[in-house]
Amino acid sequence: MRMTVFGTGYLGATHAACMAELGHEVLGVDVDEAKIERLRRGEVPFYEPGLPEILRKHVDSGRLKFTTDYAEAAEFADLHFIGVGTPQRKGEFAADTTYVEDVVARLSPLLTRDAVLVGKSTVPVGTAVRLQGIADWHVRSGVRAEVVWNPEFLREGFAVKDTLTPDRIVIGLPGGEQEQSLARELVDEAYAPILESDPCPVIVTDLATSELVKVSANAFLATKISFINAVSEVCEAAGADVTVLADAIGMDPRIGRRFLGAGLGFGGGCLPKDIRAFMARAGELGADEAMTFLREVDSINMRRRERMVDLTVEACGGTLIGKTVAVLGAAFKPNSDDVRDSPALNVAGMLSLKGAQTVVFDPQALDNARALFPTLGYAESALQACDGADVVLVATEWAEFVELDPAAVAEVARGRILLDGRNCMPGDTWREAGWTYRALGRGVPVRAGSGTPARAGLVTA
Ligand SMILES: NC(=O)C1=CN([C@@H]2O[C@H](COP(=O)(O)OP(=O)(O)OC[C@H]3O[C@@H](n4cnc5c(N)ncnc54)[C@H](O)[C@@H]3O)[C@@H](O)[C@H]2O)C=CC1
Ligand SMILES: O=C(O)[C@H]1O[C@H](OP(=O)(O)OP(=O)(O)OC[C@H]2O[C@@H](n3ccc(=O)[nH]c3=O)[C@H](O)[C@@H]2O)[C@H](O)[C@@H](O)[C@@H]1O
Repeated sequence: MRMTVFGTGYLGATHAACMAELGHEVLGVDVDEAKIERLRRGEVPFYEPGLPEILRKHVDSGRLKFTTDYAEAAEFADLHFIGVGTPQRKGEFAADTTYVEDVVARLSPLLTRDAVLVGKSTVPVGTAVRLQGIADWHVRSGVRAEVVWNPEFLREGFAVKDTLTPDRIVIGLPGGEQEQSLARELVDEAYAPILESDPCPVIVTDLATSELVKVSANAFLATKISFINAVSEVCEAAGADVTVLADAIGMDPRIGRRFLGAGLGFGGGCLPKDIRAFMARAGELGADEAMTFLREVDSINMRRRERMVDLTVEACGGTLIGKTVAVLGAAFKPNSDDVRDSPALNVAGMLSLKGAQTVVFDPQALDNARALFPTLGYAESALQACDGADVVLVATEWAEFVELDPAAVAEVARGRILLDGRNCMPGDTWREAGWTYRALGRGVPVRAGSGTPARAGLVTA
């Protein structure tokens, strides 16, 4: 079948290419001419494992095309996915929904026959109903544009796999589960190849529930991370080890080990802005008290970054003036080049403001990092970043950092201090090689009978 995808960023480009992979004819639409030019050439404008291969395959086969022309898109298909950005509004917690509104306002008057607009962006509850109003206002008489919602749960770094083999598909329709409409028919047809090859649960519900499922999922994930990071603070004070604790509590299947990775906390273009938008929307709905705990989730998360800076200052003997810190990692997580609200870059920026010479390396995110923080120092390899460093700080758990040879780093670094911001490094190996290894949430054991940790705060693990 034919379909369009509005917005060709991390979500939209992946969705468009995966829909082509499922056998559909797809037209990707964006307002960014340069991005569309690159996509037309079969180039993915960001790093996402597995995506370049399927994108090029379907650009070459002619099944996947790109345009900036809304009229062409209106004519091309009756099913239109919307995956444009919904960033945090400047100076506010609320989501900026102007981009999704813009798509609906511009596309609707160009439709010459009934069509279905399927929102995939993450939006505050109530947005779909508002967009339906915008569509109704703009469509020509006799034409119906139905707005439905189909939130996306993909993770960057696993975007292709998550799109082609999702855990679940959630579809929000104005009439809920009972609705039989063109929208139901077209969305079912779009996902039929997934359900035929590798079935997953399909939840058909009302619009509000579908919008809330998405923000609740992200809020839960953020809460889980902040829970373990809050416990991590207590571990630091008590001389306990948060990684052992996470393993132990994670063995209870009701809890589960995933997303109990203590460290620098969450960043990226979604979790931070989504919990803030959820709080803002709950407030608008008069349910602000229900979501105030998310303010704490946010604070715990941001505190981890400050703690990392404090630990670095401590490791440097109380001041960063005259010290060189190698920061390994710039992306908000490994297998991504996304630096939106990246804890790694935030920490690097704070260290630099406190007087450290900061040298950052990331296997994929250097260009994005340079564009966002041009004044930081950058290196072209991990070893180059460590050259002359007093302290080596791992801020993103790329496999190549985990596998670094401590002896090779020792040959170039000035100091022998490794700070593990992600609890990902083999601490014993580094200690055996003569390094001081320190990590967030891992203090020394409490001395028997003393009742107090051997050293308060963050100490050598
Ligand atoms: N990045 C991710 O892993 C996921 C993102 N989401 C949600 O998907 C949405 C998009 O996120 P990303 O892809 O990360 O954002 P992004 O910033 O990478 O991409 C957004 C794209 O929309 C384009 N755009 C803006 N206005 C437009 C318009 N009027 N017409 C056509 N294109 C327009 C921009 O030029 C840009 O290419 C957000 O709501 C996000 O919360 C949901 C699940 C996963
Ligand atoms: O709405 C979205 O955009 C997406 O947001 C997240 O996906 P993503 O932002 O790609 O990355 P995650 O793997 O969730 O990691 C988010 C952040 O949490 C951090 N994290 C993750 C796990 C953990 O145990 N500890 C931890 O600090 C990561 O380092 C990263 O900074 C969700 O996992 C996706 O399901 C969702 O679709």
